[in-house]
Amino acid sequence: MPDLLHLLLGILAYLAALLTAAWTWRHWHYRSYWLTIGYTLTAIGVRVTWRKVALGCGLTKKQHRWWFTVVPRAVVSTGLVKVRRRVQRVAVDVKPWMWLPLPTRYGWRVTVRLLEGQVPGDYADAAERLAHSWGVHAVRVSSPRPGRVVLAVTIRDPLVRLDTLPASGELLTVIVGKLETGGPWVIDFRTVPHWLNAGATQSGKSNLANVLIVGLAPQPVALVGFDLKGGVEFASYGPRLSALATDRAESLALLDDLVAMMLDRMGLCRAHGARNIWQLPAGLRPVPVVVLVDELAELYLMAGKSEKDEVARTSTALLRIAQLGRAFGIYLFLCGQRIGSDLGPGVTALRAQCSGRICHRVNDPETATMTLGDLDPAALLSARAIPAETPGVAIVASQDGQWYRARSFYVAEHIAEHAARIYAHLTPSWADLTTGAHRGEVTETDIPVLLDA
Ligand SMILES: Nc1ncnc2c1ncn2[C@@H]1O[C@H](COP(=O)(O)OP(=O)(O)OP(=O)(O)O)[C@@H](O)[C@H]1O
Repeated sequence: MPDLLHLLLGILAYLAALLTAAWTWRHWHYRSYWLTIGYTLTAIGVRVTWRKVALGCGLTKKQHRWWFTVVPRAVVSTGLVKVRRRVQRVAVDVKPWMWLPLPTRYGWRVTVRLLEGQVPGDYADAAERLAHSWGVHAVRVSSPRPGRVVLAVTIRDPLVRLDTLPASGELLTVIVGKLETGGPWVIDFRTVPHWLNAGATQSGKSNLANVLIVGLAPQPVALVGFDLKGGVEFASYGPRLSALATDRAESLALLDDLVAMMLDRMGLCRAHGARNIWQLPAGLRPVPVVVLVDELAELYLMAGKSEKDEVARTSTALLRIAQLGRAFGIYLFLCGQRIGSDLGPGVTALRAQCSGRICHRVNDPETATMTLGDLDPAALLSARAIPAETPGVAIVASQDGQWYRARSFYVAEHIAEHAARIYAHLTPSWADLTTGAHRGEVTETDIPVLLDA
């Protein structure tokens, strides 16, 4: 008897030591723990419980199968089936075929073969139920090819804590944050020239503009600001801005200059048989211009009829830049709390030209719909579910046609101000820009070492 007691105590001590070692490993180096022990246990658990989970989430289908039994009243997945003959056709709940889950940085992903009559939307609808059944942060559904869906599972929200802003190293490209997949969130103006950045107050819009300023400041580009909050947001970045407008009248004059600059560049391209400034000989290529607009709605609001003409001119100029700017190196980044059609037809047309969409936390569903357009309804739900405690989190419509939850790196104002000061010598003067004196100063390999904020 004492031997048995010793044996039991020995086993218990051994198990306790194993659990402590696993716990320590998990806390010491989560990634290696996850890729070995964590993932293996999860993969086994997911495969073993898949029938139950699929049934609970409404992803199974009733199918008739021949069923063989030697036991009357045999139990099948649907419950008790009375079997009079040994082989009988019975209705069973068939689960979708699941491949082996593969580990990812923040969880795992698995491919599932759709059952007859199922569409990827059925899995998107069940995504929240799947997340709760598996006890994970989120399940995202994509369909890389017909008949298959990939369920990408994130165990914990990777956007709760972010590292620092890394350098992108490419012209007009800034890594502004992290996607929920763990990949970088990249704003590349040469691929997506114009962006809408919407969100309620304190949702992180200005922080994203700060990230862009820090990322673009060391690059051979001109930055232009429209700060309709009277300059409180962008005035301190003045050293790195080639021009700044802080009210409606200044904005109109600056927009007229930008349109004139665009027409000048158009003439230059035509004269050299180029379709855009990037096809011009290196010695003639003008400096790209990134236009940052804060509080876009202010440009469209009318206090009375007297402002109608001014608003119409502003709207036309912005729209022309949005329509033609890409080829001539003029890019827009438009921020606002609401970018809705209630501001007039000009805004609707402008919105249609902006293929880059960023929707921070919003107060009303219309703003999410207006910003993200007719993207997957799950994206709109996700935008409305962004909590106030995580400023900087946004839904991003990406270049690959997908949408992602993402979070910008936190860049305090003083860091952006510092970047604007130390790269002030790279600021082209507005007079030189409008007369074309800076031509030939941009080559793609000409980016100084980027600021590591
Ligand atoms: N990515 C982020 N990570 C952590 N904190 C952030 C992030 N983005 C913003 N914040 C915090 O949220 C606060 C509000 O951000 P921000 O000023 O960018 O919001 P906003 O949408 O521009 O608000 P407003 O419209 O009132 O100017 C910031 O002071 C900052 O502390």
